[in-house]
Amino acid sequence: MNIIRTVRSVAFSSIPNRTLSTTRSLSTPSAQYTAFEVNDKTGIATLTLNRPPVNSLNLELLTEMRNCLKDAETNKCKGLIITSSSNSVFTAGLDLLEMYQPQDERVKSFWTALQSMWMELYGSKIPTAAAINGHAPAGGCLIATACEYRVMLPNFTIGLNETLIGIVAPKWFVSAFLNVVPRRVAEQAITQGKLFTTAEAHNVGLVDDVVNTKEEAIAKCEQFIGSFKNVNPYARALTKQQFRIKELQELEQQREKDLQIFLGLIMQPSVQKAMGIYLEGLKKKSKKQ
Ligand SMILES: CCCCCCCCCC/C=C/CC(=O)SCCNC(=O)CCNC(=O)[C@H](O)C(C)(C)COP(=O)(O)OP(=O)(O)OC[C@H]1O[C@@H](n2cnc3c(N)ncnc32)[C@H](O)[C@@H]1OP(=O)(O)O
Repeated sequence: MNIIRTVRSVAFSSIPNRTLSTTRSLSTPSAQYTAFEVNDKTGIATLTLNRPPVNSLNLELLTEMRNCLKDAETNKCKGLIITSSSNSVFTAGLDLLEMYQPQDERVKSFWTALQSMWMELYGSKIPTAAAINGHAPAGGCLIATACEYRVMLPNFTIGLNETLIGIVAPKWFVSAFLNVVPRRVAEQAITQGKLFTTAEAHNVGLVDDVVNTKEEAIAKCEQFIGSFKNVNPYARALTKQQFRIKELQELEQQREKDLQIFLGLIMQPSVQKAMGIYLEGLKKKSKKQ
């Protein structure tokens, strides 16, 4: 892959207890919806989702996320932090326009890219952390739970709300959720399509920490990644794999079947109708604001 390396100085003087540092921006020429930077001092990479207005995950954004993750691993970064350039939305989840009245080849590529992105993030060798600085419904929650650590800002929401849109969270969406939330809480919440407030999410273990600012969230993620500094990275990666291999193998072996189930479900007229109504509701709400 053709990686452009630029060196960009970032003054951290406004952040207490931090020495001046630099970040390298590694970005592919086609990167449109993401910013990817590596802190030269800590070796930690930050992937910032930047697809206004709500970072909804379309095929291009998913592809860029995969490229960033690959860059972080190839460049032997100490860890990866995922965050958002928005002040109110981490990501609104999958781009509903990819699934509403979709084109055959595009929607297949879209779902396949989502599967790949999830497997690569969930199974990543390097430590991963989510600085959730906004709402994280559905696919947003999927990304957060694929990471090893989550810190969230107050008064936002997170959860798997698919049933409210008339769609079903696939088993692999649920499996990562079950890593962090007790089974009974998960079953009730996901069948209800519940979105947890930050405080509720913290209470049930869906997020590990709550802080007030994005800077504090990034610092918490850095702290989490830094906690592995005395751990052999190879031993760490293999140990992580032992915890996650079952879900990864399950999806890998069922990829084609999972795609066909997805297509079968979203192409049902009743599902298309429910999605259309949901989208219309979002647009009406957006116009009122
Ligand atoms: C048996 C097993 C079967 C398995 C089968 C598989 C089935 C499929 C599974 C797929 C799973 C889906 C997971 C998903 O991620 S679906 C997406 C779910 N996301 C949501 O429900 C969130 C919807 N959005 C919101 O609630 C809000 O936008 C927000 C995130 C809280 C932000 O609020 P806001 O006030 O800041 O912004 P808002 O005015 O609402 O929106 C601005 C514009 O963005 C559009 N928009 C919002 N979300 C999406 C989206 N997810 N996709 C596309 N577009 C979105 C919104 O319509 C506004 O547009 P416009 O400005 O009016 O044009």
